[in-house]
Amino acid sequence: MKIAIIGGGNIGSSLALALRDKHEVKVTSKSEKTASLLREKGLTVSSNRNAISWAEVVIISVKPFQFPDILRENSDLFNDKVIVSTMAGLTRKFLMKSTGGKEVFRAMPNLGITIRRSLTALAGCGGHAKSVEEIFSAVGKTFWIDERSFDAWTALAGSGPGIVAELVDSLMLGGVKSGLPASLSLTAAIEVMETTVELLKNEKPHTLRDKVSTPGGTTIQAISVLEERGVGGAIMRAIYEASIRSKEISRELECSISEDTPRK
Ligand SMILES: NC(=O)C1=CN([C@@H]2O[C@H](COP(=O)(O)OP(=O)(O)OC[C@H]3O[C@@H](n4cnc5c(N)ncnc54)[C@H](OP(=O)(O)O)[C@@H]3O)[C@@H](O)[C@H]2O)C=CC1
Ligand SMILES: O=C(O)[C@@H]1CCC=N1
Repeated sequence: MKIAIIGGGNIGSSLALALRDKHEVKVTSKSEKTASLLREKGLTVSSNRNAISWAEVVIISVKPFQFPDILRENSDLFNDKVIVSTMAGLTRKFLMKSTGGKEVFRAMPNLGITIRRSLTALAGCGGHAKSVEEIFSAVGKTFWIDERSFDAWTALAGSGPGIVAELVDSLMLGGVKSGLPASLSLTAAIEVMETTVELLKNEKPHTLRDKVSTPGGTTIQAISVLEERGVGGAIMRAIYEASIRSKEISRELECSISEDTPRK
């Protein structure tokens, strides 16, 4: 397949590197600095117009607020293309209306894509669904889900690595506050995370917690503080608020795309 990747950042460059052996890939960027980094990795860099007009499949991987520029400058090129968007929030309905693409899919990967361990949700239909699945299978696991679940998925699976990184940082600081040197504390926090993930493949979270908690011991002391401070509720709320933010992004962009932006 001829694949154009519009926006060679974290997500776009990882996709390009994973796909280039089996497909023809052109990748684009806004700045010359990113373009030369992409070239150093052996990728073919081109202008948006050149890449889009050449490709069968166009993967749009710029930040949502950067999408209006892509539309303004290239809206005459999309109508015979298969469009795949990794952008948070933007719905298929909005993408179909604004690009006029032949088939429109959404993909929501996560940062695991940089080590080919993404969890990617896919939504959309059409003759190219298998090709889209093949593209994202090259960078990890794929799940076809109802598009109505995309905001929730974006919050949990998309934003998840950033949220978990915050938790690990807090564990590390807790170790330091209790007397561990910072580097040893960070190593311990990461290893604890890894071990726990392995254990959770075979048992439910509450079963694991109960096994660790000696009556009157250290673990229940820590857990009682988490309960008192409402940490569980705060994490649930954080995911929920992220899903609401995902819904808002589309509404904001629909409003901000000015009347003179060419629409299909
Ligand atoms: N990061 C993540 O964990 C996840 C991100 N996403 C979504 O994927 C999308 C990309 O995210 P991410 O890769 O992190 O973002 P980055 O900022 O890393 O990458 C965006 C890229 O788009 C390029 N770009 C911006 N404007 C243009 C333009 N007009 N023409 C061509 N290229 C342009 C930028 O170029 P330059 O470098 O030159 O500025 C940059 O390389 C976002 O919409 C995000 O919502 C989805 C799931 C997870
Ligand atoms: O923060 C964001 O908006 C994007 C979507 C999922 C991860 N990063």
